[in-house]
Amino acid sequence: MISLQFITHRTERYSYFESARMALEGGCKWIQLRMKDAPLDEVEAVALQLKPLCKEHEAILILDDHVELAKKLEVDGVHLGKKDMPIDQARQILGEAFIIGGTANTFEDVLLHYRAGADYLGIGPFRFTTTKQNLSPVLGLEGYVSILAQMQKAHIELPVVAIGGITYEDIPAILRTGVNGIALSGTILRANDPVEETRRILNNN
Ligand SMILES: Cc1ncc(COP(=O)(O)OP(=O)(O)O)c(N)n1
Ligand SMILES: Cc1ncsc1CCOP(=O)(O)O
Ligand SMILES: [Mg+2]
Repeated sequence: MISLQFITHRTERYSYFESARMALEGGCKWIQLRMKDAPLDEVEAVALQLKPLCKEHEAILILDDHVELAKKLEVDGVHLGKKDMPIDQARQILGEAFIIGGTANTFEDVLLHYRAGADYLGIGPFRFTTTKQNLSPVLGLEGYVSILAQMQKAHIELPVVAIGGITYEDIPAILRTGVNGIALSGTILRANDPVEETRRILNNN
C-alpha cells in the first residue's frame, strides 16, 4: 500500500475537518492540515478537533506552516516551504521528536533541506494545480527522475513525497520514478465519494 498524505483544502462542499475525516475513513494514515490564509485561532480549533480523530485512526497529523502551533498542540509535525520558517530554526524549536517536511522543486532545494535536517521532502508540482497559488515550475515525471538521480549520486536518503495536480491515473507512473509516497488534495476532494476514492487509491497502489 502506498504512503499517502492527504492535504486539506477549502471547498464549497466540505469543511477542513470533514475533508480530513473522509480521508481517514478511507484509510489514509497521514493528514496535513493546510488552511491557507485562515486565522491562527481557526487553525488551532480545527487541529484540536482533528488530533483525537487522527489518534483513533493511528494516523499522523502535521500542520502546514505553523511551527509554534504544532509545538503547542503536540501534533506530529509541520510542513515548511521556502516562505516559511527555515527548517533548522524549526528543528531548534520542535526538537527531534517532531516530523519536519520541506518543499523542494530543484536538487538545490533538496540539498538545503537535507543539510537543515528535514525528515522528508514534498517535491513538486508534478503538474499545474489550482490548489496552490504561485506554483514553482512543473516537474513532470522527468523532473522526479532527474532529482532522484541527483539525490542518489549525492547519497541523500530522504523519503520523497510527490505533490501537485496528481490524479488517480498518474500514481503508478509517479511511483515508478522511485518516490516514496504521494500527496493528494483535489483528486480526493473532487471525487463523488472521497472516502471510496481514498480506498481505491490505497487498495490499487
Ligand atoms: C507534502 C507537501 N509538499 C509541498 C507543500 C507546499 O508547501 P509550501 O511550499 O510551504 O506551500 P504552502 O502549502 O504553504 O502553500 C506542502 N504543503 N506539502
Ligand atoms: C500544497 C501544494 N504544494 C505544491 S502543489 C500543492 C497542492 C496539492 O494539491 P492538489 O493535489 O489538489 O494539486
Ligand atoms: Mg508553506
